[in-house]
Amino acid sequence: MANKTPDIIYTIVDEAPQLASGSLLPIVSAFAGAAGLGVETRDISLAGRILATFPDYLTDDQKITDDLAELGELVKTPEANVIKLPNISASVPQLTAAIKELQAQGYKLPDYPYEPSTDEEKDVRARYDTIKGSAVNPVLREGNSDRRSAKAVKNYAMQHPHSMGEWSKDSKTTVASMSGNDFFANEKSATLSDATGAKIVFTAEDGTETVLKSGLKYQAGEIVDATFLSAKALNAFVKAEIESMEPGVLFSVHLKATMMKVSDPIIFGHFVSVYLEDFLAKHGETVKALGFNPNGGIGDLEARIKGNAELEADLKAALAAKPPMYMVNSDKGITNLHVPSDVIIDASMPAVIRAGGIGWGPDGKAADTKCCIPDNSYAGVYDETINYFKETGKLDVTTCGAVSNVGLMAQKAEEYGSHPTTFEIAANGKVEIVLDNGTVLHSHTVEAGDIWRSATVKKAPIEDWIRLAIRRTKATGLAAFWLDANRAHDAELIKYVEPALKEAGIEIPIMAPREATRFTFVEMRKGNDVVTITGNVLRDYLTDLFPILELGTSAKMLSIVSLMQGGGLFETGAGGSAPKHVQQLVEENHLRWDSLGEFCALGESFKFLAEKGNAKAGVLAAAVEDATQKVLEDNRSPERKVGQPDNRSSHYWFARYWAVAMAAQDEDAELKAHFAPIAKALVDGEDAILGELKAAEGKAVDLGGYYHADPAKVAAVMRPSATLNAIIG
Ligand SMILES: NC(=O)C1=CN([C@@H]2O[C@H](COP(=O)(O)OP(=O)(O)OC[C@H]3O[C@@H](n4cnc5c(N)ncnc54)[C@H](OP(=O)(O)O)[C@@H]3O)[C@@H](O)[C@H]2O)C=CC1
Ligand SMILES: O=C(O)CCC(=O)C(=O)O
Ligand SMILES: [Mg+2]
Repeated sequence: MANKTPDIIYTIVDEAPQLASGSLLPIVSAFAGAAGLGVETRDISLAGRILATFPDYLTDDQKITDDLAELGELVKTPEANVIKLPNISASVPQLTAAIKELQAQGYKLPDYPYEPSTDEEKDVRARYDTIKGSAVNPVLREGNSDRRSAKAVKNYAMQHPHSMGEWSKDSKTTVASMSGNDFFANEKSATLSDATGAKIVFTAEDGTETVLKSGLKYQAGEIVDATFLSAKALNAFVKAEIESMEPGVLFSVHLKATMMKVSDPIIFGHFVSVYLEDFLAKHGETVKALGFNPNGGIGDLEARIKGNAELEADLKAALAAKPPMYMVNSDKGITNLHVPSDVIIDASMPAVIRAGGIGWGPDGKAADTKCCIPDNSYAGVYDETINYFKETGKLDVTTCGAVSNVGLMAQKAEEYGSHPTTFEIAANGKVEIVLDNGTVLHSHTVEAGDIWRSATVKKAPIEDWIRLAIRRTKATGLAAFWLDANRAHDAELIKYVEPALKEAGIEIPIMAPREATRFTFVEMRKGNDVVTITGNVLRDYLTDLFPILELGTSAKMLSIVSLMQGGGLFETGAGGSAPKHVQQLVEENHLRWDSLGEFCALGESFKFLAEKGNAKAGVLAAAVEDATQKVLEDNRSPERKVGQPDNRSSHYWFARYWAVAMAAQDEDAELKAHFAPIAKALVDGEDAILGELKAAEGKAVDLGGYYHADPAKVAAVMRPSATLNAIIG
């Protein structure tokens, strides 16, 4: 093991961003190396996490280190300087697909046990469950979130407005949420004055107690919530919403089955069960015997009944009898209810809103859409956004202000840290959080099937978040805390916010999410920049919503995580790993992934080293910033279609502008001399390089795997220019 923390750690991830790294990382390593800076990689990909978790099933040469565990420790040190690309937060269908691929590559991994019965199966299942869902981000995010667009990015978007759908006043697009008995309505919250241990206990109606979780440790000042969503109320809601569909409107549900890996797949499963109720009434037992679980979606059902003509025909008829669904891919018949991780609310709702309240139906045609977001905690944000656009028409991106976010995220804050304390309740009874001294902190009467959860947030992250919010508000002007005084959890947070603002002598309004949504749109439309100061879930939602409307994508966001112990974690963009882009690369060797997020993160990472006293890193940082700006100004970003510029050519331009800026600066003579011939070669080689990159496009390629691609094959595909490769060396 290396004894010095690497200057920069670049993460190995999945899907499109990992392909992009095949081309970009050699450039980054070479340029940083010229300044004596070491760039090392650490593997946090889904396949990497699986392999690192099952060493006992692997041969010695198949074993790999547990990089996520190492990084989880590193981010708690002041030396951490990590560039984090988006990784898959795996749903069960993604996890099982990755396991299958690895098994086919010769890794003797156990299958994912859906219904574990033996001790070994239970152990395997528990280990896989640690890999599932948001297993990476909460571990690395040891700081709060600061996401905004760089000035150059915002200016570019204003000068080159992306397409936006028209909003009509009589659009039938709506958000539908439960009328009560959801997480929002049932929430209880308390701030603990002293540190204590605790357990979560379920007591059935006959008095039998089951400890759902023991060994909880709360800190002094920690806010502890508990709440539940009624399964009965959820099912009644889904049924009523399906039955009340207007003709011509598409049905959809928007959840976060990845981050909320325990609760949201179950909620998704209820939607699947109700939508397919006629089919399941007839064939429920048969498909259960085939291993079907509604939480896996209609895609899983189709795979299990493949070849059974009766079941296939009945499923087709059952789907046709229901209102048409919003489609993930109408060409391939992939519906909203096919895979729990295909429709992820933070990206899916902004896509509908940007398009003018439009989704795509089974006939491949655009239509208004009913968007079910069962829980009311945050649904109002989208409802209000839709109301606002119906009233005022689409946004003018050439004049609107920039909306940035300061998000409470550190140390598994709020709902996104709640999966170890979320339970699907087995029987009627009550769930209680019992402190070590016997005090019952929260108690709820529940019924079988209800989803109960506890979320917490610690004092130090809250205080850090408020400080960051004040700093960003001072730098920006307008801001609001998105907190609802009538929600139990938010009311506890407000007890921290109000005195801190008073002490700092600054006034920042506190508004409930719906009101804050309206405030932000009204102000941004006037051209004002606004900071949204939010909890963890709204951090996630808003950093896709506003950038997708303002910039056309959240991929170009600057996403800084100031680690609480002084290190830096620089995330690339605010979006995910764009699975659709991989499909396009494989089919026609065109990668439309935009690495602007990587460029922004890279600049910040060098800046971080410069602030620690490394002057050469400061020179690299300034040149990266210059290059990023030129990529935008000269329109060197990837385009969508084969034959057009793609990710690889954008990297060539980035490298060239970066080298030219390094050769032009006079702060460091050694670097100037080093980069002068590189810059010249990149400029002189333009025709040859772009020609070689373009010549490679148009044919299908083999990456040697989807989740666990062959790095040599990826390198061959992503670095097809011999001229460029020779210069980068
Ligand atoms: N930080 C993280 O680690 C995150 C990880 N994820 C993970 O990512 C996966 C996919 O999530 P999903 O919700 O579909 O969201 P994505 O952000 O991956 O995809 C939504 C769409 O956004 C566009 N897009 C996103 N990034 C880029 C980019 N750099 N360049 C160009 N276009 C881009 C693409 O549009 P188009 O197809 O029109 O080109 C894409 O299809 C999931 O496995 C999820 O768990 C999600 C969010 C954050
Ligand atoms: O970890 C994830 O699955 C998603 C994270 C995310 O969407 C975000 O941070 O914006
Ligand atoms: Mg997000």
